[in-house]
Amino acid sequence: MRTVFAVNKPELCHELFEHFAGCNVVHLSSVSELLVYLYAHRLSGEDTFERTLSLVVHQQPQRDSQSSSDPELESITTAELAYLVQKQFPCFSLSVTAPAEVPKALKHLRECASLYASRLARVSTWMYNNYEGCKKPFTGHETHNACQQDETTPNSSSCSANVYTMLSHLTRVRNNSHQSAGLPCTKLISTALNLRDLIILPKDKVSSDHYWKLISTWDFCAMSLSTSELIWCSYLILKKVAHDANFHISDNDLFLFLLSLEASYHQGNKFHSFRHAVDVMQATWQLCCHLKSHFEKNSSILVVCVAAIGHDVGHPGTNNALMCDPISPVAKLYNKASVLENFHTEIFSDLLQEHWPQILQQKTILSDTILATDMALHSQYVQLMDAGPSKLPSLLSLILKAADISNVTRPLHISTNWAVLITCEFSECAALLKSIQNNDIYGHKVTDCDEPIPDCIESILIKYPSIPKGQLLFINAFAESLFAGLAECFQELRFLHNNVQANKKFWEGKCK
Ligand SMILES: Nc1ncnc2c1ncn2[C@@H]1O[C@@H]2COP(=O)(O)O[C@H]2[C@H]1O
Repeated sequence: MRTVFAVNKPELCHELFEHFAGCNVVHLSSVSELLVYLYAHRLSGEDTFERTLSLVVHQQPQRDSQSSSDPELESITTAELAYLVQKQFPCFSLSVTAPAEVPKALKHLRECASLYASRLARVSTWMYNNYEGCKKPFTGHETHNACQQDETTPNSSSCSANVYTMLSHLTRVRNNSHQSAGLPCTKLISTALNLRDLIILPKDKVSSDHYWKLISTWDFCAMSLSTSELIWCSYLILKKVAHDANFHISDNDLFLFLLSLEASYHQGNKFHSFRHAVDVMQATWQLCCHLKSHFEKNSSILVVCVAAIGHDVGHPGTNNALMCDPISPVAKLYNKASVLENFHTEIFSDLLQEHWPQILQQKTILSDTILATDMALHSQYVQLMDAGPSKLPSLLSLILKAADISNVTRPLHISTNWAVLITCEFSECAALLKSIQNNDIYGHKVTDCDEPIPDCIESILIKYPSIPKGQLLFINAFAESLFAGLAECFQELRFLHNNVQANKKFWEGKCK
C-alpha cells in the first residue's frame, strides 16, 4: 500500500481519485503540516517512510496566495519542496510531484515496489542499485518537472521515483558540495516550526533530571529509550559540550540537526541504527569525562561527540565485505578502501554543512575519528598503543574506536541486548550473501527478526544459543586487546577492561 500526501489542495483527491485506488491518502493543508506529520510518525515509529514508496502531491502555490502558516515556507515551489524533503529526510523514499504528474509518478512507484518488498530487497537496493537520483543537480529553484522521468524498468539505474540508494544519497551530497547555497531549508523549517514540540517524552519522565542521571552513568541503556528520548538525551549531551566549548547553536537548530540526522539512519537496521549512534556518543562523552585532564581544548570533546553521533550515518546494516563483493557503486567510488567509513564521513559532513557548519572547522578530526572505526585498521591501533606513549594514535580516534565497541563493556544485561541485535544483523548479512550466491537479491523473503528481545538473559540464550560463543570470539579477537591497551595507557579507563573481563567470564561459563 502506498501513502499519498495531498498537500495544500484537498480537492486534489476528487480530481485524481481514480489514480489513488489502493492508496492510503492523507490530506494535509500546508507544507508545515506535512513536515510535522513526517517527523511525528517517524519519531513514534508509526511509519519509518523507508519500507514503501510514498508520494507527496503538491500544488504550486498561486503568486498572491495567503497562508495561515509561515508564508515563506508555504510559498516554495514543488521542485523546492522535493529538494527540501530529500535534504531533511535523506533515507525516506518519498517522491514529490505536481498534480499533473501524478499518473506517471504512481506508475513509477508501482514499478519500483519490488525494490522494497522485504528487508533484504531494501538492503540490496540501498547498496547495489545504481540509481543516482536526478541527473541534474537541484538548486532548489527549478520548475516542478526538473526530475526527468524515464520509462525504463525499476531495477535499472533510472527509476526516478526517488528510490533511496546509497549512490543517490552520495550523488546528491556531492552535487550540493560544489554548488552555491541552494534553498535555505534549515532556516525555512526552523523559522516555521518549534521543533521541541515534536519531542514527546513519557509524562512521568519529563524532567531533565531523569535523563541527566541516565546519560551520566556507564549503565546507560539506549535500548530502553524511544526515538524521542534518544533525541532528548543527545540534545542534553550536545548542548552541554557545545556550551563548554563556546560553540553556540540554538535549541531549535540543535533539534533540527538531530531530527535530520535521525532521518539519515535506517530505523530498520538491527544494530547500526540511530540508537547505536546515540549509545556510542554517550560512551564517547563519558570516556572524555574520565580523561578530562588530557584535553587542552573543550572543542575537541565537542567534535568527537559530534563525530560519534554521526559516525555510522546512512549505514545499510551490512558491512564493508558485502559493499565490496559484489562490488557496489559506492565501493567503486572509494576503491574499496574503508567504504562505509568514507561514506559516513561525506554524508555527515554535508549534514553538518547544512545544520552546524562551525563543527567543520575541525573537519580533519571528524574524518580521522570516523575512519578510525574501520575494524580493518583495528590491529594497527592496538599495536600503536602497545608501542608506548610516543606512538600513541590520536586520543580522540582511540576514544571513538573504543566507544564504537563499548557495548561489550556495559553491564551484562545491557551488553547481552546489544549482542542480540548484532547477532540478528549478522544473520541478515548471511541471508543476503546467500541470496547473492543464488542470484535472487530482490525476490528473497528473509524473515525480519523484529521480535522483541526477551527480558532475561536465560530466555535470550535459549532463543539465540550462538551468542556466548560469538561474544567470546569477538572479545578475544578484538575487544580485550583494545581495552587492555587502553587500561595500560590510561588508568582512568581501567573500568572498561575490568567490565569486559567480567562479561568474558560469564560467556566462558556459558560455553562449557
Ligand atoms: N557485541 C558484539 N559482538 C560481535 N561483534 C560486535 C559487537 N559489537 C560490535 N561488533 C562488531 O564490531 C564492529 C565495529 O565496527 P562496525 O560498527 O562497523 O561493526 C561492528 C561489529 O561488526
